[in-house]
Amino acid sequence: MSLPEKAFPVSWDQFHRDARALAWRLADQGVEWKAIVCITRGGLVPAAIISRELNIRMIETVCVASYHDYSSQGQMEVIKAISEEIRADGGERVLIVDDLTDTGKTAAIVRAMLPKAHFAAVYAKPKGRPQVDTFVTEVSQDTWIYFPWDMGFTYQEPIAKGSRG
Ligand SMILES: O=P(O)(O)OC[C@H]1O[C@H](OP(=O)(O)OP(=O)(O)O)[C@H](O)[C@@H]1O
Ligand code: HPA
Ligand SMILES: [Mg+2]
Repeated sequence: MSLPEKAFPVSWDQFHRDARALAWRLADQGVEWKAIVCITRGGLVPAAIISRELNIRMIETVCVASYHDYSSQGQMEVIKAISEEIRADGGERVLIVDDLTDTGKTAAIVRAMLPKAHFAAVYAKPKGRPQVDTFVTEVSQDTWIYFPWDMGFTYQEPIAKGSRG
């Protein structure tokens, strides 16, 4: 397993600010979104923030499990699909929300379920960018984003001692 070269750790504060910035960008589009489809599990957190900011009360999930380490993504399994009600018109005025898009594979699978929906992610890497309609921050492909819900406080080696990131 090869580790990505750079680390991009995100605090709760920063994630909240970035998810709010995403909500502003979506608000500026002047669409009256009728539902959010959030991609579990990472999409649950920005979906909560966006639903609050844009007053979107209808929240659906699509549950996708992918099995990947830092360098590769394995098989993907759809554990729970999107309801017929939301899929009915191809996802017109539906917002798909995820925390990030990396290779774009997760986004491509969900977009295929809702071809007319708008795809929003807080962060995007270059390979996944073509799958995303609106995002806030792009990080390089060789960067790993560390989300606050995956983190705890630990000692950090000084950079000069050889830790990278
Ligand atoms: O663009 P991709 O290469 O498909 O990667 C992006 C996906 O990977 C992560 O989810 P993950 O599958 O790790 O599951 P989780 O959200 O349950 O943590 C992230 O939350 C995105 O959904
Ligand atoms: O950079 C990442 N960070 C966390 N989860 C991920 N899943 C795919 N890429 C990433
Ligand atoms: Mg995910």
